[in-house]
Amino acid sequence: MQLGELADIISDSEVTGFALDHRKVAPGNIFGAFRGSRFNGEDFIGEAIRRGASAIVARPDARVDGVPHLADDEPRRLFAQLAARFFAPYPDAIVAVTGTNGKTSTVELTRQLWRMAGYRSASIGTLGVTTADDQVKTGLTTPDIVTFLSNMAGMDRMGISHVAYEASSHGLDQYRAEGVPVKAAAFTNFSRDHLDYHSSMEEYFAAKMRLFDEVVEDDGVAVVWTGDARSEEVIGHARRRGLKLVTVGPDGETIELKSRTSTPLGQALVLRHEGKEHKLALPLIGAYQMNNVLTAAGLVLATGGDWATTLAGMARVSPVRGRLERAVISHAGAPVYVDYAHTPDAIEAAIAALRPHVEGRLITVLGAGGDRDEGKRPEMGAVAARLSDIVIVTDDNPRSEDPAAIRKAVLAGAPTAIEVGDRRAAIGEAIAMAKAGDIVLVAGKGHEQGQIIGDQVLPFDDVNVARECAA
Ligand SMILES: CC(=O)N[C@H]1[C@@H](OP(=O)(O)OP(=O)(O)OC[C@H]2O[C@@H](n3ccc(=O)[nH]c3=O)[C@H](O)[C@@H]2O)O[C@H](CO)[C@@H](O)[C@@H]1O[C@H](C)C(=O)N[C@@H](C)C(=O)N[C@H](CCC(=O)O)C(=O)O
Ligand SMILES: Nc1ncnc2c1ncn2[C@@H]1O[C@H](COP(=O)(O)OP(=O)(O)OP(=O)(O)O)[C@@H](O)[C@H]1O
Ligand SMILES: N[C@H](CCC[C@H](N)C(=O)O)C(=O)O
Ligand SMILES: [Mg+2]
Repeated sequence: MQLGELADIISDSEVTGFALDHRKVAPGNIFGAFRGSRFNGEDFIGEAIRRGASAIVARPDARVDGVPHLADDEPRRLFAQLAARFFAPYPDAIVAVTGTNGKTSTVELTRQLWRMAGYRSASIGTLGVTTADDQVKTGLTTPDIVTFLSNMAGMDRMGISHVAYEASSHGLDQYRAEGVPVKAAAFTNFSRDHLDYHSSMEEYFAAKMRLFDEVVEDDGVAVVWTGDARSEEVIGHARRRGLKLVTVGPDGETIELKSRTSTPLGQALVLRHEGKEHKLALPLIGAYQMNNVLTAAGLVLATGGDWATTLAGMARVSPVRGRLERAVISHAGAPVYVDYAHTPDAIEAAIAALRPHVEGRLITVLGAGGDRDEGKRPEMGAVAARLSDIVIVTDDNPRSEDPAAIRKAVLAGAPTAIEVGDRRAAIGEAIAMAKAGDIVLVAGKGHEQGQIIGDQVLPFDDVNVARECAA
């Protein structure tokens, strides 16, 4: 494709692709020079041109000599728009999910519901790129924009017509979750996280609202879970944009939740849709999983799915990896659950999910990630302490920080907790103390396959470790 066909300039230079890192520039690539948290990409413009870059996308003030300078005050946005034109076409039915918690679960459940309805579907998010046949990790929840768009285009070539992706606040803020035609955008919930990156809760919320204000198509649909304190505000954003609304939840107009009862293997729901009541035996435990299933169903309806098929699909969904996953039952008879809860709200949701199933004590093992929001640590400790019978504070990806200092911050909210730094030992201790009727919750890592200590990623899987400890 020629540069003049992509950008608003006269040029017949051949564009061969897009690069974000100057070390990956191949001849003919357009290089995006962005100011980031660690580097200023503008420092690498000269080197990118020496490597054969055909044009540079950068702020108007950046210095570019010898090749076209595609200037914009928001260079990441312009880069996303140009790359989107280059990689097109994309699957027909693309939807995006934002929210503090529940994005991964909702995109995965949406993918499952579409598949059960006979569509070739995929999801992109924390678990990687998931199709019916395969799962490939990308390393980030929202991959970089080049990986994102090229994967979307690749899926279209494979014949995948329906894709659900997670739009994290980082991804939205950095314009790495857009460019494709987004038919529907969903909101799961909003609570504290990532205040290391966003300067306030309002800024964090605003980053998420870009999905409804700008990213979803003009005639798109907003799917809103109504049970959150911020749901009405999200509906306000959708209305101002003129989006169609699909609301699900306790006050949902599209799918109204009339009642919910925990059952040993899941939950019995009564739902109201188009004036009629329907019973659903959902095979997943925990109110939060129901929220995500209903939001996923909203997305399916928003992209043309029919109610009867969607309802039948909901009764058959499979668990999402690392979300209330039952790893093992100990010799004493105590089930051990692994859950990706890593915010105060998520810990509350995970414990609330397990409580109805606890006859004895709930033993919670948790830590908090290094190089992430420090303020959430005591809050996570406090929620765990308030709602559990026993808390063990351990390590969860200390990254560049001193693990003992992170534990101390969590313990500040949970003063009576037991401290066991080594995560394997902590899980072992929880399982050893659990008696029949107790439940162990191992929170924070879910599906993760490693413990990040300094620059090293040591193999670690909560589910496997729990099984070994219980063996
Ligand atoms: C803080 C943050 O989000 N950083 C992301 C961001 O990096 P950045 O733009 O700040 O990069 P930088 O390293 O400062 O470099 C600036 C620019 O110079 C370029 N560069 C840099 C060095 C060099 O030698 N040559 C060069 O060209 C870089 O490619 C970049 O374009 O853009 C990069 C590419 O798109 C991401 O890989 C990187 O994610 C880092 C690794 C990260 O850890 N991100 C996490 C916090 C994150 O985004 N998490 C959310 C999940 C949140 C959730 O689900 O709860 C996610 O969406 O994954
Ligand atoms: N709808 C929800 N409401 C409250 N808590 C939830 C909800 N969905 C999930 N959680 C909690 O959050 C954890 C992470 O869920 P999930 O991976 O689906 O969220 P996410 O938004 O993708 O997270 P991340 O931002 O890390 O990618 C779950 O293990 C659970 O503890
Ligand atoms: N997407 C989240 C994952 C956190 C998971 C937890 N195990 C941690 O390391 O804090 C983040 O990067 O903040
Ligand atoms: Mg996720």
